[in-house]
Amino acid sequence: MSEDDDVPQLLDVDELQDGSDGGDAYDRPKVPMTLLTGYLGAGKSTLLDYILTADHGYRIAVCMNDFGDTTDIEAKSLTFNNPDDPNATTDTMLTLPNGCLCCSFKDMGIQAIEDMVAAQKDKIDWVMVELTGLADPAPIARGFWANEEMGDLILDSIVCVVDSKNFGKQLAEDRPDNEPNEAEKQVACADVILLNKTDLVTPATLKEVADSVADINPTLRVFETVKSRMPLDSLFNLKAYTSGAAAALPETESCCANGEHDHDHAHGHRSAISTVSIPLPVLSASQWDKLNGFLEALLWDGEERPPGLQDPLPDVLRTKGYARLEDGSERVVQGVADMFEVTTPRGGKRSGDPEPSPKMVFIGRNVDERLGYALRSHVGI
Ligand SMILES: Nc1nc2c(ncn2[C@@H]2O[C@H](COP(=O)(O)OP(=O)(O)OP(=O)(O)O)[C@@H](O)[C@H]2O)c(=O)[nH]1
Repeated sequence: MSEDDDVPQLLDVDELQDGSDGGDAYDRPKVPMTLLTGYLGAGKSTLLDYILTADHGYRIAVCMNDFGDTTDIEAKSLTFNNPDDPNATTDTMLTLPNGCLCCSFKDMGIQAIEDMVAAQKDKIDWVMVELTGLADPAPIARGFWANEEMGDLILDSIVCVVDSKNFGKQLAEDRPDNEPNEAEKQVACADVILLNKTDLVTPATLKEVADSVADINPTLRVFETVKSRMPLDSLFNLKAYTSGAAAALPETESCCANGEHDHDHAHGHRSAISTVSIPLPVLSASQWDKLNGFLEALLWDGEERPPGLQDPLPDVLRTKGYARLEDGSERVVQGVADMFEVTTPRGGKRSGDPEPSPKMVFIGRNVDERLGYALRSHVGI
């Protein structure tokens, strides 16, 4: 971890909102980006193949990537033919008939993607970044997010493709000290899940997989797919990291942590990751301040211990929240790992989304009912 990583960051973007006017599309001059994650062979390239050839009206730049600790995985490229030169490889930008761009750069880092977007901005409506099968999306999302105010990109959502046939096995891969494995981390961080390869499993197995996924992350939008075919309009403008995200919070008001239920789904595996959903009453200004202080102590990796919590301390991978204040204003909290941001929605929810009820949702390791007690008692609710 570098020194820079030690500096906790609170992005106060109250005044830097998505500018949504209640419609679904972004209207600020940033290029929205989707991170595509999923275990080896789940169907990520199959989804990109579909996106790059479908008729959706977006000029999408697809970036193949190789972040971090996956050097043992061969970089691969999409197999699209350049209409002008069928023998050309996709090592550089390739323009496809439907206006999409394919840039298959090996080892393309965050900065390289930013640079590519800056240079091609007038040609791109959307960026899709495919992460390698063993990548943990959280630090990557965090990297983009931290850069968001300066760069040309805005993170829209993380989409995870799950191989329904092999998910049970992937979940069961143990890591030392009950650490979450890659499959769990990918599901925990995602906003949308494709339960793919449903043609290869029985309805009973599919139900087991769906239950396991919901145990790890109940905040997901789930699609059951064959060959990663999903309604593409459900892939864009999700605003999972901006104010429109509040409606995606689960409506369950109870704690749903491993400590309370038997979570031994998907071939007997007990997930290292769990979720708590803590309902919030309407908060006074001082209660809201206390909630903020609690989040800082909980999420930032500093000296301060989260009030009221003993070891093992929660290791939160994802935070989502929606609060209403006595003055009638609202707040949306979004967090990935140790970074969180608070936004003030201005009526920008997706059309058709339900009205969210105020709550805080935490997803991570050692996340259980203790967190609910500690938060409630610190905030005084
Ligand atoms: N039967 C079946 N096969 C599928 C489905 N989706 C994808 N596949 C096949 O599964 C294999 C892996 O799919 P990819 O799209 O390459 O998977 P990936 O996630 O990009 O794989 P990595 O890049 O290696 O992590 C390919 O042979 C696909 O044709 C599906 O729904 N059903």
